[in-house]
Amino acid sequence: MALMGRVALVTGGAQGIGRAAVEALMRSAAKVSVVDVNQDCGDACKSELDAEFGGGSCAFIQCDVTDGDALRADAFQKTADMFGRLDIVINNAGINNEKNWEKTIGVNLTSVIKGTYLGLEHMSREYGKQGGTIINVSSMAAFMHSPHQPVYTATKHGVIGFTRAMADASVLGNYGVRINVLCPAFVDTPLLHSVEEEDNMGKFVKFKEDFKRTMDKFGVLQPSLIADGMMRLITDAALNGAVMKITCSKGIHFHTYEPMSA
Ligand SMILES: NC(=O)C1=CN([C@@H]2O[C@H](COP(=O)(O)OP(=O)(O)OC[C@H]3O[C@@H](n4cnc5c(N)ncnc54)[C@H](O)[C@@H]3O)[C@@H](O)[C@H]2O)C=CC1
Ligand SMILES: CC/C=C\C[C@H](O)/C=C/C=C\C=C\C=C\C(=O)[C@@H](O)C/C=C\CCC(=O)O
Repeated sequence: MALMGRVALVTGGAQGIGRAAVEALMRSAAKVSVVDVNQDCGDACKSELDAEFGGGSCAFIQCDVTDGDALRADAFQKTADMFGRLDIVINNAGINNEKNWEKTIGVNLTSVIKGTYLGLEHMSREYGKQGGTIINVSSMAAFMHSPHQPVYTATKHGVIGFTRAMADASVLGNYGVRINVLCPAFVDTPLLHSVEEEDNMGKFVKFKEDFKRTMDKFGVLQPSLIADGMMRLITDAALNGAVMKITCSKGIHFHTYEPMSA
């Protein structure tokens, strides 16, 4: 019941890691806005959550996070209007498409930036709000670059750099918003299976056996463990600018950076 009275918004919340995060938040008594482009998945998700948690604790908002106006009006503003506040934002939506790599940048990086700025508009003291927390989802691809998905890898590097910079800005600006980044290794979701598809991988699909060997070597996680990591980032008030890594070998742990020397 740690999050009773709190309101969360999760992009890409209708399936996979986002769905696991939504369930973890609702088990902690938060109200949750599930933002997802997939209407059918979202409707099914909402029905299942209402059956498990009772009506009134979640909303599904169909929205393509790359549509900035819709993200602002349909996702963030509607959530604040429906539930009266916003406390937690998880910028989770992501795709793997090396053919339409511009779209990958749009979903995985540009929309995370927009979602972070919109979250601050609804939570930051600079806007007269009460504070809150933001989680941006990167990947272990930012630590072990993947020749199979170069643009995906670039976006995940960008999410870490942006998030760490914004965490420092939040301190300097006294925003009252903690901003952290989460880097899972391979997780058993539909996204992971897209690496088999030429439509997603383009010319890099010929490397899929190498990719699968890497997956076999490092193992595949369950979405529920990623949700556990997210709940840690949400509930541990000491964490701001943290880079959480989740792997089969080390579980939930944090990346540490060498201090910058003059
Ligand atoms: N599955 C994995 O092995 C890993 C995934 N991640 C990251 O975790 C996040 C979630 O991935 P998964 O749950 O695995 O994927 P998934 O494909 O299972 O779920 C992603 C959800 O995001 C939604 N989505 C996609 N594009 C969207 C858009 N433009 N607007 C709104 N919603 C959109 C999809 O409809 C789907 O419901 C992504 O950022 C991904 O890069 C990071 C490391 C490992
Ligand atoms: C379409 C989705 C495809 C991939 C999903 C994901 O985003 C990509 C992951 C790419 C690489 C994953 C690497 C996993 C590494 C490990 O599990 C580590 O155990 C490797 C060893 C050391 C890393 C250092 C550390 O854990 O601190």
